[in-house]
Amino acid sequence: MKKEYLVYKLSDEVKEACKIPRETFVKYGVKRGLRNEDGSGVLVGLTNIGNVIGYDRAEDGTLKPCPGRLYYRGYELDDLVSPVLKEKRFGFEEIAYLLLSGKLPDKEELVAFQGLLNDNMALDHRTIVHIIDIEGSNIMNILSRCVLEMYTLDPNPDDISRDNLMRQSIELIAKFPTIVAYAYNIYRHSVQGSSLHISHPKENMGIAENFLYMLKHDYTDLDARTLDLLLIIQAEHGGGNNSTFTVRVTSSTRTDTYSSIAAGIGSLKGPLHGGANIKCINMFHHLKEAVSNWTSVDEIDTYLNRMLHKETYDKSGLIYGIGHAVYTMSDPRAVELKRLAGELAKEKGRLKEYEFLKLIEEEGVKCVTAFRKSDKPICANLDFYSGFIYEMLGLPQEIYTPIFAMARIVGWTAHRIEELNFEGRRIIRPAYKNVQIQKTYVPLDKR
Ligand SMILES: CC(=O)SCCNC(=O)CCNC(=O)[C@H](O)C(C)(C)COP(=O)(O)OP(=O)(O)OC[C@H]1O[C@@H](n2cnc3c(N)ncnc32)[C@H](O)[C@@H]1OP(=O)(O)O
Ligand SMILES: O=C([O-])CC(=O)C(=O)O
Repeated sequence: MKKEYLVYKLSDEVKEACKIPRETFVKYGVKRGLRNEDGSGVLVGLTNIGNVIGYDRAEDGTLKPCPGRLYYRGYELDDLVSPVLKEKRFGFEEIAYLLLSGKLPDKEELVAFQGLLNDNMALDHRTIVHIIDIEGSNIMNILSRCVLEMYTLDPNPDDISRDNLMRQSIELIAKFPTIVAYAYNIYRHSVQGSSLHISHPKENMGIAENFLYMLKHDYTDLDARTLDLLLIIQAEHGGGNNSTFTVRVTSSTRTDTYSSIAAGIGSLKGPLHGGANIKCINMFHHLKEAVSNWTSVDEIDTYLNRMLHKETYDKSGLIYGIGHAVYTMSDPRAVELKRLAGELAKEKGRLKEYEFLKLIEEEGVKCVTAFRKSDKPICANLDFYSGFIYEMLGLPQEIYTPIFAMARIVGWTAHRIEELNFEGRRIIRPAYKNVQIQKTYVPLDKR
């Protein structure tokens, strides 16, 4: 047998071996995707960090859709965002302090925390050399590689005492923007041939502004504050989102911080999770070309239905940026980003595109609802407008998911610390029912 064909032969054989009919899940009462019959998530843990509310429960226990609400450590997201917007200041560091410690910082604590983050933004020269040396086209994978490398550079990598976890968390939050900015600039240099610049992080500058400074130098105060707001909004989403749960599952084995965070990065990269922001902006560009009349509901519907039938765009059958595992009537972050996108579009002269995007949202929700024939309301999620905002800030799409990671590292580390410190912690180990019929072994010369 030719070795070259073996991979196809094995792949063909595994088609049969993977078969598990949907009804089997119902038959054994197995919660597909860790979801109950009504679509709500199976409760697998308790947390004091993020609270994601997408529905209420009626007295009879049925699910009652409601507008989405999000709380960080007991504070409603909107109450945290409003003063930052009103006072035209940066807020990501304050939110990071809150999520890590459970307490809002006073002025002195905040200044000290900002200083500590700033002190930790610079990368070890070996990490810089490796980013340059190995290059790569996917910034999420480079980020993951650099995180794993931090294990080697850490004098105390395996210690899971609370003090050490906090030190590692602060270092990771501080270094993510630097890694992403350097990795993108090196990618641009090697793939697009542009000149290479590596700017060291500046003193007395926060995460959002420092990131823009290291990435491209030319940015406005509004750009930096908009990015800061996006970082706040994406910092945390409870214990059940796939990447945070991945961090909690791996942390429960008491593995080291870097292994656990690298696993979270891998999860966030997926197009059904954080990677949807890149899929979404590409979908928007695709629709801008494919739909000739941007105000025609009929033409938009026809095209979206072709997407649902796997005929066009990436042929996955998905309309990206629509739908959520928890939210039903609205995702509060998408509501905020839609408002922000409208304001920016006005300023940047892109209102026609914004109106088109809004129509895609409206029709997308209707088309998916009709297509999947479910009673559960569906809404646009965080990723629907974030890419359009990044684009208006002049940011390249290769870094959209990495920016999500720059924010979510705060939630990941907060959850890791919680996972390793609550009373009664236990390794996470659910069960799989085996549905394979038993077979009798056949000796090699008889097959
Ligand atoms: C930051 C974030 O992670 S936000 C999410 C970003 N991801 C996306 O935008 C990708 C598009 N959306 C989706 O794929 C889904 O809505 C998810 C992954 C976000 C949530 O999935 P679920 O929790 O399974 O959603 P839900 O229970 O409401 O819907 C289930 C069914 O509707 C379908 N559905 C849900 N959203 C969509 C969509 N946008 N397009 C097409 N079909 C969809 C699912 O494929 C599923 O079908 P199935 O039962 O035949 O397998
Ligand atoms: O909660 C989820 O499943 C996904 C999500 O919106 C997030 O992680 O921000």
